[in-house]
Amino acid sequence: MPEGLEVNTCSVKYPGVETRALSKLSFKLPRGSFLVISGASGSGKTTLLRSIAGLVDLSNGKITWGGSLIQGPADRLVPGYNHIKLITQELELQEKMTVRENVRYAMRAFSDPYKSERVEELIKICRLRDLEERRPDQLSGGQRQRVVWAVNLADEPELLLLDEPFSHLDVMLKSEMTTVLKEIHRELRITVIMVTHDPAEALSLADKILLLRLGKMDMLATPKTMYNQPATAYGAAFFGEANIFTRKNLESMGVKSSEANGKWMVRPEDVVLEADGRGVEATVTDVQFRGFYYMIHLSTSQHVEIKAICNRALKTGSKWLVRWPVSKLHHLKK
Ligand SMILES: Nc1ncnc2c1ncn2[C@@H]1O[C@H](COP(=O)(O)OP(=O)(O)OP(=O)(O)O)[C@@H](O)[C@H]1O
Repeated sequence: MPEGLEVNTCSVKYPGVETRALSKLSFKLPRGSFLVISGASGSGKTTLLRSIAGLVDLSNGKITWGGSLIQGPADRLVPGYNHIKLITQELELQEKMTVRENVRYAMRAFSDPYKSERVEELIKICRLRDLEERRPDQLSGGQRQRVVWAVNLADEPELLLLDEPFSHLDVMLKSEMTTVLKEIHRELRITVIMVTHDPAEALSLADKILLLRLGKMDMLATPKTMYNQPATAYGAAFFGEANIFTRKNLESMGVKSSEANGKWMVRPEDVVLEADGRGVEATVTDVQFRGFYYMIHLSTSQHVEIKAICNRALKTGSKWLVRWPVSKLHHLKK
């Protein structure tokens, strides 16, 4: 198996900006992976994606794909690489051509029989059947995006880079496009790296998630590990609602931990509320309807705020005993 992506102590500093957009970032990614780069606004997601595409000059470090160095614009006459496709939010197509012609046009270097076979395959995978004879201006946003995917996949790139591909789509369309993208990844066995700040997208699509914070790696892990065992409070809060406790908070509730420093996390779905039995007493301060569940906000006598998920509304002001399984109290480094 040829080597995949290797990002080695990469830093990026934009001219005239004091802080580095990326700082000593290192990680490896095997071919065929689906990596999601996530993080708060300004954490360096797009800079990293563009660096991998060879569109940003690194101030330090190096990036290789399949063992070959990816050079930035300063070292190449025409920046970028044919086998690495970056799709941004600008969905450019040949406006005078039909959908089918757009996909065929992107394959002009290939032989005719293969071209026809590949066009059919892409039309099927990208769910463009029945739209083949339309021109781009006759398509909806989601349809247009699927054509852009097909066009970019036409000449068999090895690495597909997507920058916030679903940001302008509604919830239902996002869900459909998520399925299509998973299918593309599975069927074409291509390496995909996608940027999103949407935790639901990251968790549902990725094999691995790279969480960035201020240009540095917060954590690189599978979605399940990222959600259940985040490294930091930033990671814990990024991927879902979380109760984050300090040592003082835990002590006030009579909860012990072997760790001396850091913080602790319990997800609201792991918090158990009971009328009697064991647990620390807390009063309901707010009840938020969330569709198929209620988010219950409680406060202990020592003013520790706790969130719990409940399948029914509880009365504001009512008192409950709060506890969680020991295994669900997760220690955070910071
Ligand atoms: N062309 C540029 N010139 C100067 N600074 C830039 C440039 N592009 C990005 N930056 C800065 O680099 C940092 C990282 O930006 P980047 O766009 O990579 O973050 P991001 O995580 O993709 O953000 P967002 O989610 O808001 O798109 C930010 O502080 C940003 O202001």
